[in-house]
Amino acid sequence: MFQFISGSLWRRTSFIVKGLRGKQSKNRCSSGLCDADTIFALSSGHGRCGVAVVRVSGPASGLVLSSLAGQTHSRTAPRTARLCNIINPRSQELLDRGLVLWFPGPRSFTGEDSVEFHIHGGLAVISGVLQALGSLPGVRPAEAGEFTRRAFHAGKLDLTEVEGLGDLIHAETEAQRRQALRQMAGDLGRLYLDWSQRLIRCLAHVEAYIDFSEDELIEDGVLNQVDSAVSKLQTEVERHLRDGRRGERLRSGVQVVIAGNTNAGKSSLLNVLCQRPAAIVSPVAGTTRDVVETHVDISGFPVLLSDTAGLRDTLDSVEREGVRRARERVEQADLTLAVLDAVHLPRTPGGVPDFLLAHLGALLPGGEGREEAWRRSLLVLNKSDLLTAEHAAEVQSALDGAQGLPPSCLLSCQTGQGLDGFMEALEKQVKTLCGDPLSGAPSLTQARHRAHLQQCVEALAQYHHYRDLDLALAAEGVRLALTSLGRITGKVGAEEILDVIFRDFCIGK
Ligand SMILES: Nc1nc2c(ncn2[C@@H]2O[C@H](COP(=O)(O)OP(=O)(O)OP(=O)(O)O)[C@@H](O)[C@H]2O)c(=O)[nH]1
Ligand SMILES: [K+]
Ligand SMILES: [Mg+2]
Repeated sequence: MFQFISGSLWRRTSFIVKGLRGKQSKNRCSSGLCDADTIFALSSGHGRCGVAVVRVSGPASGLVLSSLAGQTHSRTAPRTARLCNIINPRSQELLDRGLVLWFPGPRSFTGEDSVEFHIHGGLAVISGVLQALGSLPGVRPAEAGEFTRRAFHAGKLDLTEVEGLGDLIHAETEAQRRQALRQMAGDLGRLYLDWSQRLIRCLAHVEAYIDFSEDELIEDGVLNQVDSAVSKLQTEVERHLRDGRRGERLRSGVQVVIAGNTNAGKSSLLNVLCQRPAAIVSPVAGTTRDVVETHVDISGFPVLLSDTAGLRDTLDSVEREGVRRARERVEQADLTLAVLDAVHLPRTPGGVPDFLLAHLGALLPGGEGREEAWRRSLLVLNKSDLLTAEHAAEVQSALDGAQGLPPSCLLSCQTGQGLDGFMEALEKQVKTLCGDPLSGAPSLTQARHRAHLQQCVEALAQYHHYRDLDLALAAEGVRLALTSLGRITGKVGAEEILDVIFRDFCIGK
């Protein structure tokens, strides 16, 4: 019976595998570069520096080691720094004295034989070593990202880890670094891999059912198990997608927009937050017209802060365009800082909440996104220094007791009064928008992930749709879902389907 099943399964599953393998090999050739070349590059930053690192990877790395450092690779201790004379192999001229490390494959970053030179960072030293490397046969300068591409092809990193590495290099804030490090360590890849493995099992079971249910070689409950496994996975992917774009936002920065009436002190607030005179401040209403953008780090989270034109009706066509842009920014913002001049607040404390509600209603978008926009806003009542102490206290207690208002801060950009409380409220909002990169399930960080995951969910819906109509089309849905997940990690597991089929159906039965 084993013979019969395995022969027949092979016929059917070889089709599954072919489809998947085709995609994989296309990925491999897309680079158009030859892995037989040995590549080199300056891996540390460009320009004069204390120490520069030159990396070499590929089959001629052993030749590089002997030609430039006079070391025989078979007699060189792997992964150990050694001080050597570095010479030009053509002229035998001494180029530098530096550290040389030998990383025999497969235990190297790229999986290939590799060498690292840690040399003095003078421009002439660097160019001397690079020229010497380029003069060796089969050795050429690396293309952008080629070391990482080789690591990917060697199976050292999946695509999410490659992206994590890229993000780590570009991380500018603490939270970005944490998220990138976690992704580079494979947390996100493992989550998708787990989902893929569950889908492979589902697919194997459906395929086996299609082939053998007529011969009654498969128990009836198999499809019901697949149904619930697919539904469970669908729920998990959907939940992962509904993360409020936290991971993507942390990666690219939270869009915070400062908006409000003219002369409320919006540009003053921008300057306080970025601690430099980035925007022009003046008593002239309508000073800011274009959107002024600046990057700030709010307790480890990246924020793109935009100052906008004051909102008012005007006949000036340039200012009108500024107002239009301001409104557009507010529509797209992750968070709006709604600034107003506290001097304009009503003198009766009871009227303050209604006044603020009306003010926000005019500023924030209405319609469907209204509730979300209100949740993502912070009221800033500026120029508290111009209120009497008594009035300020009345306003504050009106704010404390108000219902249905977003967090509201009474402050003065001029004296700094109330700024600490405002910073706390701002940090809290930004943290909520980005999430904690270290806790809970890892966040998807790229629009690419989102697109593939959405395709995955749609494909799983196809399974349910065709389940009772045409099982072959239902299976195709699972296959498509698997391919979508495989596109995220760059791996479309094919051999594994066979493994599962033989493990679950043949050997045990
Ligand atoms: N007393 C006092 N004056 C302030 C404060 N903040 C800003 N101002 C003044 O208010 C005026 C307007 O400030 P801006 O920052 O230019 O206001 P804006 O909202 O950017 O104005 P527009 O760009 O014209 O819409 C300037 O004269 C500032 O010095 C504050 O906290 N207290
Ligand atoms: K102004
Ligand atoms: Mg301004």
